[in-house]
Amino acid sequence: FHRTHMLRMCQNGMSFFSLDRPFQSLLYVHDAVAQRDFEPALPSVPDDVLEEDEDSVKIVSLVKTKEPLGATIKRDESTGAIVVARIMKGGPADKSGLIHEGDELKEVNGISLECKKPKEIIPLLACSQNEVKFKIIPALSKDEMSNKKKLFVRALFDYDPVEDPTIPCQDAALAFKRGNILQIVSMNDDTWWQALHIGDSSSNRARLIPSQQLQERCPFYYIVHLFYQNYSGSRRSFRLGKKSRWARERARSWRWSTGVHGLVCPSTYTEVIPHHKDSKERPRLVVLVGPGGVGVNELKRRLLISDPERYGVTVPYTSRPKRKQENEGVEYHFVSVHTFEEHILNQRFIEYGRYKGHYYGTCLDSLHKVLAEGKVCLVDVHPSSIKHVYTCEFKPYVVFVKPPRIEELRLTRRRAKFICDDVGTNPEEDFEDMMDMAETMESHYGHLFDKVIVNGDIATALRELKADLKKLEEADVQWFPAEWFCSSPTTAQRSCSHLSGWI
Ligand SMILES: Nc1ncnc2c1ncn2[C@@H]1O[C@H](COP(=O)(O)OP(=O)(O)OP(=O)(O)O)[C@@H](O)[C@H]1O
Repeated sequence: FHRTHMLRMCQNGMSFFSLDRPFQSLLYVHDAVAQRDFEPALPSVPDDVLEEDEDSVKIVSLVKTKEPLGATIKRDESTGAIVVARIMKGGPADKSGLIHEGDELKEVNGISLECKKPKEIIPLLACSQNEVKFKIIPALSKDEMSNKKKLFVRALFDYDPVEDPTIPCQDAALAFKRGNILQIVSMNDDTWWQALHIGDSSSNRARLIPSQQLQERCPFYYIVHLFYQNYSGSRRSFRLGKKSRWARERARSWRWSTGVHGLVCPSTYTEVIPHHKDSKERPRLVVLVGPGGVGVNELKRRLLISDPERYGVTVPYTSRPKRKQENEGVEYHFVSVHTFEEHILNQRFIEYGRYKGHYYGTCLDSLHKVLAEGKVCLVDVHPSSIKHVYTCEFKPYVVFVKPPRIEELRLTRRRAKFICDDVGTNPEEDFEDMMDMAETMESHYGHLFDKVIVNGDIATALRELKADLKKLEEADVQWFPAEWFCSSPTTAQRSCSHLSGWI
């Protein structure tokens, strides 16, 4: 029965009962209930009550009755904060649903609880009338507690929600680029995680990103494309560059050792942890990788010439006899076959091979020597060899040198002197090989690359590389793969199974 309805009926003479006192009382009660007049009026929250960190502060007003609030408080031993120890079931605090165990009490009725003992707080509550106003920092939920560990990841792919038809809400999604650092704040949903973009001060709100599981559901065409690309019969080998035969050997052995299994598991995210630079720390090892002939050696050479005080390169080891004009430790370290093989057995080589019956290789000792001089050590290896230096000791910064689009490759390499072992080679085939190999390297080892430099115009590529390395040297905080700090230091196997350990 609505009051106006009843009044209208009365006014129309359709009186079921006279407007005597009980009926008036009924209407009065109805009005009071409808307007929630029975609750004491709570004053609005003053503007100055919120601090800068307003996200984490909550103002709670509870109606004070004769009944206790039904909560116990205690002083946290480690922080000194006053926290809610218990909420008694069925009590006013419990019924309100606004105060929870673990909440930190900052103020009671505008009085700061800093340095106060629990027994000093009880009288504050006792003397409040009608309402008690708390300023609290809510306790973290179980989910938030797990985020306390702060899980950071480096994105290993570009993501643009505009191009993703599966995203449940485009406005709530986070666009990111490969290499961006994200803090995962919720993994509750199997398909969409919530993350913050570290370093993007414009937004401190969590947004949706595809979960690892979702991202791994690689579209079928992608798998088929990669499968055929790798199993379409014998691929041509490299013919560009001075080390064409060596490169060819490397490429061949690598091509058949990888197999298709890695392809069905695209790179998603890799766990990283922040590392604050220590002034006494040795510079990071800079590893340059790329398909044969792309210009890895050219960039390394130019970088070295540009600042020989800052950069250093390793001297390779060889079992080849020293030539007249050569000096020990300059062109090579000349060692016997026996010594070389001993080093192999002791896993002292990052990479080694045989060429014209002689061993050649890059020894860990050479890296240590350059780093001990306080120089940035530049090495170029096949990406499959990165694992030998993928440790906290070397903290490698891996730069992938990528060929530009084929048209630009033709244009820029027209005048380049490719010294080829094979007679009558077709540069066009070499370019195609280079492009193919770059794509395959990226799909297999892209998760290890910190930086991708497209080597179109050599001067531009060098400038970009120098600027990037300078930025790296100056950064106070760097993001290192979590696996460097795990017990097994040489595990560069960033397979899906590795990620499933923590995700
Ligand atoms: N951006 C560029 N523009 C034109 N020529 C280039 C460029 N980059 C490299 N070159 C030339 O291409 C040739 C191959 O380069 P480089 O020797 O550095 O290749 P690489 O990646 O080290 O391969 P490899 O290990 O097979 O030698 C060289 O003659 C080099 O001068």
